[in-house]
Amino acid sequence: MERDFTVLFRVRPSFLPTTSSPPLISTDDSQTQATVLEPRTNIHTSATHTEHAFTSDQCYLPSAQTEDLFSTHVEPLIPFVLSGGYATVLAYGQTGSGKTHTLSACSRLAITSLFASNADKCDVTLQAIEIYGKNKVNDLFDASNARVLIAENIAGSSTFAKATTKTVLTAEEMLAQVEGAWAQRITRGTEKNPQSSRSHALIRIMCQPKRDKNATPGVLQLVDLAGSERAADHSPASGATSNATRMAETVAINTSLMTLKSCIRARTSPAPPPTTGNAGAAAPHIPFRSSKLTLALKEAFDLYSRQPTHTLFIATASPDQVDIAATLNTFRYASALVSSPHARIELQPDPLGRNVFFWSSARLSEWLLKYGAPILSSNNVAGLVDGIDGARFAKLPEGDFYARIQNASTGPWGGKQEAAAKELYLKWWKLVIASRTLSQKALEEQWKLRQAEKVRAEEEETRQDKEVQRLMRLPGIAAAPTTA
Ligand SMILES: Nc1ncnc2c1ncn2[C@@H]1O[C@H](COP(=O)(O)OP(=O)(O)OP(=O)(O)O)[C@@H](O)[C@H]1O
Repeated sequence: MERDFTVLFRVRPSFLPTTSSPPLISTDDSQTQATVLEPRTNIHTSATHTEHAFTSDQCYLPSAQTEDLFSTHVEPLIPFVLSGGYATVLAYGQTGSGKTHTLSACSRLAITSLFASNADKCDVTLQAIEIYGKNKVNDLFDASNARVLIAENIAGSSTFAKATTKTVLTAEEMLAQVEGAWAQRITRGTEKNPQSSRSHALIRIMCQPKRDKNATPGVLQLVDLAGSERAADHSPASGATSNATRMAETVAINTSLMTLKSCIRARTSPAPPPTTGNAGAAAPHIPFRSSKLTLALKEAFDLYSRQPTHTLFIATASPDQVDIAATLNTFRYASALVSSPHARIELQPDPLGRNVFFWSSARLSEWLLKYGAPILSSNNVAGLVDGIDGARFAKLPEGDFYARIQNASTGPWGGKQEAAAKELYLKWWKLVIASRTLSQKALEEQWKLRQAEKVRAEEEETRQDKEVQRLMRLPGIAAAPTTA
């Protein structure tokens, strides 16, 4: 089972006049293990260090270039997105640790690479939002738009409903839009960073293949989180910003980051030990609905996959002694995603064909014909469905559903037809809801099968171990000399 997270550590250069020697953060030859030295003072006042080891997929020390990180880890995501995958590139770390620095450079390079890689075969659209304070969502393309809603659609995908969606045709156009969006973010000067981001910014680039309007669009989501911070990281407030506002911002940032950590814990904490008795235990609950931030990141953390998904988790850190506690915390969470994530479960089609999210447009037409009489007939149902499959049809808002029926209808249209359309919609809606339940049950079943498979594998291993031990105890074997 392939891991759907890649975890990078990135340590920024120090800006202090004197730096620790040897450096407090180092990496091994493979550049995957990071060693962090936590200074400790013992009672004889001579300084010692406690050594902490963390695993990543690659650890970038201060001399590393963003271009290297990009070409090794971000660029390979572009073909994945253009072929329908959902990629999230997320920067996580303490305030002032280099999230915006890394992410904004990566997004510029990613946009250029996207358009150099046949993005013109797709309709490319773009949304940009920020999550500020407890629950406020701002549209970074339209400051006056207060209606943006982070929500799940009927198919269970996270959406930025009512956010401005820009269509872009060229890399230059998109670079200008993205730069403009980053510039709209709420930032303030703090003790750690003269331009500290006070919100979580998310940019979604959606690539819909032109040749197949029914295909699920590929998504590249760029996420620059606000940094975790301590009260001591504030500089005294100036101008219109009061200390109370600063403190409220800090609390909101840390609270939403805690919900993210809960999702990481749920994705990585060990499942109950696989024994025959608990093979049927429920799948871990990933609490992505507990905040707007984690709901926006649903595709990155959810255990159940509706499309191929990959998340690049860039954990940024400062190399300085004063920041060691934050660095340890950042690396601890990030490395859990390397060492022990539960593999994602992919939804398999329902063998009985009851799940509308797997229906072809032909199967959908069949159902509409069966229940849509007298407003629908074999003459107009094709116009109504228009090549759309069950999953896409299920996402149609109610108004669009009626409009399609009315447009496709060739006979008279009045109160009787409207009532019939309403009845058909209700029937369809019940089926969609039942299909969601079926999907959820099927995913739970798959989880249980996987657990049962683990139990079987463990039992077989134990049996083989016991057999080897039994053979080793046989008289001739136990006494035989061992050869090199
Ligand atoms: N790898 C790097 N090389 C050189 N300078 C860097 C690097 N990473 C960060 N910096 C610099 O460090 C400062 C803080 O970085 P940045 O604003 O990206 O931090 P941040 O983690 O986004 O902070 P916040 O959470 O407060 O918004 C900036 O001046 C940035 O240019």
